Amino acid sequence: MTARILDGKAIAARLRAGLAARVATLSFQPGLRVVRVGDDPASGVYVRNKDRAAAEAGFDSATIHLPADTTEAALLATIARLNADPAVDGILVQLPLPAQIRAEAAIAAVDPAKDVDGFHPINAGRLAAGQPGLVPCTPRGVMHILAESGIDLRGARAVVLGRSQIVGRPMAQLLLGADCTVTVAHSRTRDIAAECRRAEVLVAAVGRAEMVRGDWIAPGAVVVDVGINRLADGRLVGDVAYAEALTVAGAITPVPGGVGPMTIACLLENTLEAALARRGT
Ligand SMILES: Nc1nc(=O)c2c([nH]1)NC[C@@H]1CN(c3ccc(C(=O)N[C@@H](CCC(=O)O)C(=O)O)cc3)C=[N+]21
Repeated sequence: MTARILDGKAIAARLRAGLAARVATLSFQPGLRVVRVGDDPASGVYVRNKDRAAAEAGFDSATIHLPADTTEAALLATIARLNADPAVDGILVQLPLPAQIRAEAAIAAVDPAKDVDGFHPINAGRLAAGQPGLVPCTPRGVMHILAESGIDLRGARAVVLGRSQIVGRPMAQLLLGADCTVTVAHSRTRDIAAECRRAEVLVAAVGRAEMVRGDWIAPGAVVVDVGINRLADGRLVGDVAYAEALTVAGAITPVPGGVGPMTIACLLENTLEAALARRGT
């Protein structure tokens, strides 16, 4: 048996085409600003791909690149200017930030109505409370992949590996909202492999190359690999040992070409959503 490959790249392309068609009907261009401080390599690919995708879909997108020694006060001033700019619908502050800047301070400074990352505590709280708000892009992208692939989540045992504010926690909230029975496993979980083996839907978001082995996966399980890890030899691998998982899982997302492209498509989706909400269209 070999797993069905869930083609995030193709699903993302369809999502972006749909967004482009909607943007083309508007009397304005949704505005997105990405603020990048310094030159974290993990952010480089993302910023490039995002800029291209945004332009192709008709968004007014630009990256504001600040030097690595930017002070927290200077970054907060930049964010305040973008909050006040009526042409800006979405603001994304690239993470990680340099050590002199507190990420929480930067995240909290973004107007929740423009918080297209969905990282502001107001939006995290809305998600946890089951209220409408901006949802983090990667978990939102995962839900799209599952829906587009016809995977029935009602009553399913889902295991989320990782409890980060940007992926694990919001992922668990969304799966719970979709009627899964959700377990969040993490670095202090007593027997991670055993928890994973119980999963009908397994979402790996730990950022450790190929941590999830084939024998952690239940036969036929749906495996979503959120990890994007660069190995010393330059290869890009996920949090799941892909070749091993292929022989056991029922379906799996590849890396690259799985969740990553969905994150970018959902950033645009969030920006359009924020624009429509802000401008009362
Ligand atoms: N505020 C903030 N929000 C983020 O969402 C955010 C961030 N900061 N900092 C950096 C990480 C990283 N990230 C990626 C998204 C898509 C791909 C992506 O499209 N990857 C492709 C290609 C990868 C490649 O070819 O190198 C793929 O997986 O197929 C990669 C990485 C978003 N991040």
